[in-house]
Amino acid sequence: MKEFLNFINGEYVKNVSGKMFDDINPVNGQVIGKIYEAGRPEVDAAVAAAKAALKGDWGRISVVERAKLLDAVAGEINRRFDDFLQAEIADTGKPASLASHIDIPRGAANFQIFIDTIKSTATESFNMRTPDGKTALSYGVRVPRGVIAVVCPWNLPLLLMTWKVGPALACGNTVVVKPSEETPATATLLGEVMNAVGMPKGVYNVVHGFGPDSAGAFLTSHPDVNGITFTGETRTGSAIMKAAADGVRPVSLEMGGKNAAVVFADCDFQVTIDTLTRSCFENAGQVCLGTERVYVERPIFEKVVAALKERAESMKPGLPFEKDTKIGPVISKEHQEKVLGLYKSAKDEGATIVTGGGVPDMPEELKGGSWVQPTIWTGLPETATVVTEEIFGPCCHISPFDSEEEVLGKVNANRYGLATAIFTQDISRANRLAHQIEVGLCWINAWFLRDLRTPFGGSKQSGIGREGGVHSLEFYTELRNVMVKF
Ligand SMILES: NC(=O)c1ccc[n+]([C@@H]2O[C@H](COP(=O)([O-])OP(=O)(O)OC[C@H]3O[C@@H](n4cnc5c(N)ncnc54)[C@H](O)[C@@H]3O)[C@@H](O)[C@H]2O)c1
Ligand SMILES: O=C/C=C/C=C(\O)C(=O)O
Repeated sequence: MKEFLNFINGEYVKNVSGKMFDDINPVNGQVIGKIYEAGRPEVDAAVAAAKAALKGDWGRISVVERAKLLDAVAGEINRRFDDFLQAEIADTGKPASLASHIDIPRGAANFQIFIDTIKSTATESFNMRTPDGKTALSYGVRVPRGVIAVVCPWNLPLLLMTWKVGPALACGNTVVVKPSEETPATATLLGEVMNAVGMPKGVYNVVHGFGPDSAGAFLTSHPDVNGITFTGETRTGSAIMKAAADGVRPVSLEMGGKNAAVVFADCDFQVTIDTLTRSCFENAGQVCLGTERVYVERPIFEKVVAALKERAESMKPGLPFEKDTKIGPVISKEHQEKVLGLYKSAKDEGATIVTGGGVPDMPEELKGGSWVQPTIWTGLPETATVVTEEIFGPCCHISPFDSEEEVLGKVNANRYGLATAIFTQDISRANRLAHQIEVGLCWINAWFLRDLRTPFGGSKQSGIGREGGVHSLEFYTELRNVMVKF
């Protein structure tokens, strides 16, 4: 039975309490590991190690030396690609075809992009004449914020953790990572990488556990934490904001979404269906950017429903490393019950079930897994539960629209504002809509296509702040102004 230890000050440690919890494989519901829950002693030790590291070699080396270390981290992740692939899949059950193209490659890319950013981003300077006829020069200096708490979700564990650890370390901070209780493996494995490249002890730390009354809450309320970056549910983000308020620490929040796709009759139909199949069902719908509301211009509504139905029914569930597996389970029995409960609410509220709505018939040895069917509904009002609330499963509601004004009103009438995908050949119309839709991210004839230099984040209840390229420097550094008179 694999054991997942906390990683503190460059060493793997268990805990004082002896408390452990199960790591479960969602493919078959089997316990595949034991995780040592970090209590206050472990969280205190991790924060202390991170704080001490700031004053050690890590705080003294140059940007170029820091960049070399992070480049070595990226290289070691790539060298141990298969180890990270196996670890991520054991925790999530996602298809190997998905993890090997999305999750693991971004593990290294999330370090590389910020190495480039810190080496190429200048700070501003201003010259002024002083009243007494002399000159004054002002210039900006970016300094690390300090100890950063990194609290992560379970849907893209390595990708989303390194999306924060990469810039945090590139900017000279130290981190204490709290992975999701569902997915301890890749954050734990990254500790081996840090030691292998000679990262100073205490720069990267990992504490395992839950949220309230556990490692998550102990970490985000710790007085020596200087900033908190969080990805997860909106209600959790709200709780973390409250914790951050004591001690007045900044937060960067990437949270829930109820993302729409808008499909016009003039769209490239094949591109649209290919893309919507990904945005609705990829990662078993467990992508914050995923589409759960599809609005289709009436002339092609039936055609889109039929095409997506066919795609949904072609997504074969199965073992992660089987080549014909197109979709995995959701992360846990608890999440399966949540998704199936929302499937039931759609039925109870009068939805037409185009396909799915339940649990796929799996082989005996997989029946213990947390499987749900890719599901499509039509016929519900905009007020229906599955049209307004985030499900975070492989499902979508499709409805027709007749005008830009109508669909714009429907898309914006939601408390979330994370992402939208617009499909049309009329680029003026696409950009006109993109400027009016209240989200942080808008794709036109694409989805989840990422340029890591761009700002990433949500509006309304989907987030606070932007991360990506130079935008991450705003959170992971403080900008000090120095003025010299001569
Ligand atoms: N906007 C984005 O970029 C993005 C990306 C991925 C997932 N998400 C969202 O995340 C959710 C799914 O992930 P999840 O179920 O892991 O989210 P979650 O909010 O349940 O948990 C996220 C992390 O927060 C920790 N946590 C929970 N309560 C806490 C507390 N009170 N204090 C400190 N830490 C606490 C958890 O242990 C976990 O590590 C979905 O809502 C999805 O939309 C958003
Ligand atoms: O599930 C949410 C996905 C978030 C993706 C990113 O943060 C990214 O691509 O950097």
